[in-house]
Amino acid sequence: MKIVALTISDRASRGEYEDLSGPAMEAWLRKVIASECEIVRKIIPDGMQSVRDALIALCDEDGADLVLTTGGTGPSPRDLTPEAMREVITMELPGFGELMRRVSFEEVPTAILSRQTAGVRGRTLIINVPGKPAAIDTCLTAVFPAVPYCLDLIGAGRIETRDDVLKAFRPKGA
Ligand SMILES: Nc1ncnc2c1ncn2[C@@H]1O[C@H](COP(=O)(O)OP(=O)(O)OP(=O)(O)O)[C@@H](O)[C@H]1O
Ligand SMILES: Nc1nc2c(c(=O)[nH]1)N[C@H]1C(S)=C(S)[C@@H](COP(=O)(O)O)O[C@H]1N2
Repeated sequence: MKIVALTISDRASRGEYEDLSGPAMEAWLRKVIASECEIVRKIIPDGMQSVRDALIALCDEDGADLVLTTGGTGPSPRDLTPEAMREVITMELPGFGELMRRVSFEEVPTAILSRQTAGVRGRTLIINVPGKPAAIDTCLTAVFPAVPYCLDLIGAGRIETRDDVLKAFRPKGA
């Protein structure tokens, strides 16, 4: 199983500030996943071409099973992650974005500014998470319980989670 944490940020890709979200995603995954997995991090700038090319390469050449993007889902002109992803996926899974916005709204009213979503390209599941490091835990905790079954359905293989840890993360009332 190959998982990619893809940070999409102009400033982080230029080194203007340290990428905290990519490492936060990697740490979160290592805590929750029990199977042997390769987890790699990449940083790219915002933009249609940049995101589209990166996602196609990760899915079609690098054989990623799961790509978690962070950043570029907001209303700023350069925030084009969802639009670029829609050009490369074969089907969208809007439930991921709906749930992430819902649980995020309990923490920050600006959660509704994220156009985050998810989709499938071949046998790769791609999920958008907002760029703020604080968004990683909230969003992944909410949607990750659906990820193993989704990966199985699209033929990406099996992934085991540390259910005790995942349960501990489960949102209130879930
Ligand atoms: N990957 C990241 N690492 C650390 N901080 C981040 C990251 N992404 C966002 N932030 C924080 O959230 C703030 C605003 O989020 P925003 O998504 O606009 O950042 P960004 O996508 O890196 O911006 P840009 O792409 O214009 O450089 C940033 O100023 C930064 O403080
Ligand atoms: N859980 C969570 N969701 C969040 C946020 C956050 O801090 N935590 N930030 C919001 C804000 S301020 C913005 S602008 C949008 C989009 O952020 P992005 O452009 O970094 O993807 O995510 C929103 N969703």
